[in-house]
Amino acid sequence: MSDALILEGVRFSYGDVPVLAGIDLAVPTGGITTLMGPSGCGKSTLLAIVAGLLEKDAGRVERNFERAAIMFQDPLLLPWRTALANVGFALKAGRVPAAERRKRAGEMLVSVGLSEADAEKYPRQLSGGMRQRVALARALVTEPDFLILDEPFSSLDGDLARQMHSLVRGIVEERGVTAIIVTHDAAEAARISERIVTLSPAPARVAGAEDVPGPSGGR
Ligand SMILES: Nc1ncnc2c1ncn2[C@@H]1O[C@H](COP(=O)(O)OP(=O)(O)OP(=O)(O)O)[C@@H](O)[C@H]1O
Repeated sequence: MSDALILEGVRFSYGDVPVLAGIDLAVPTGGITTLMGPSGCGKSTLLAIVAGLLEKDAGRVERNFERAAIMFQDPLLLPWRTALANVGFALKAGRVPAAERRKRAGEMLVSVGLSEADAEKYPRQLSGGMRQRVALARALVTEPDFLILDEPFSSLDGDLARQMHSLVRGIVEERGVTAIIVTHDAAEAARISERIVTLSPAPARVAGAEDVPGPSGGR
């Protein structure tokens, strides 16, 4: 199958500080690619370029997907809206009618493990893990075929982070989604992904890319 994402010689500087020094990377369609590298090497910057939130200075970005969704470490929920309304809000730009928005948001919240009662709660009434689930549901409700996750679960404790990773793994397998995930945890990367890409310290290049052995990333 073709690659969902191809980067060639992608360069980026903040002002005169170079951060990406020529990134060459191919992300296969389907499955999870994890992105690792030392703190400050440019992982978030690279994801922002992939998502189209930042414009590269040079190089080529080929996006062979229809719709991307991004999720950050901070769930960034709107505090004055319930979980259901936060998720439904993601569909507003797509002009989905209100009743349909509520239905799809509710179903998505259930599929990430929230109860119907929790769906009616405000972010402050939810635990950190629940808020992350709401953020994941908000990313997924637009039916992306490419998921960009920037350390999405690093604020959660071990068990909860593992649960969330299994959830993402299941979604990737069931829906044929391609995901690229930044993590600092090498064991986690080996457990959940098909491919691990490591960046060098900034200004970053790809220092290594290896396939994780075994079917579905060796789980
Ligand atoms: N908006 C900005 N303006 C200037 N410099 C920035 C900006 N955002 C990030 N940087 C710098 O660019 C470098 C790369 O940052 P980036 O957040 O992409 O790294 P990272 O690998 O994701 O880091 P971490 O693993 O710590 O989250 C860092 O030195 C950071 O301080």
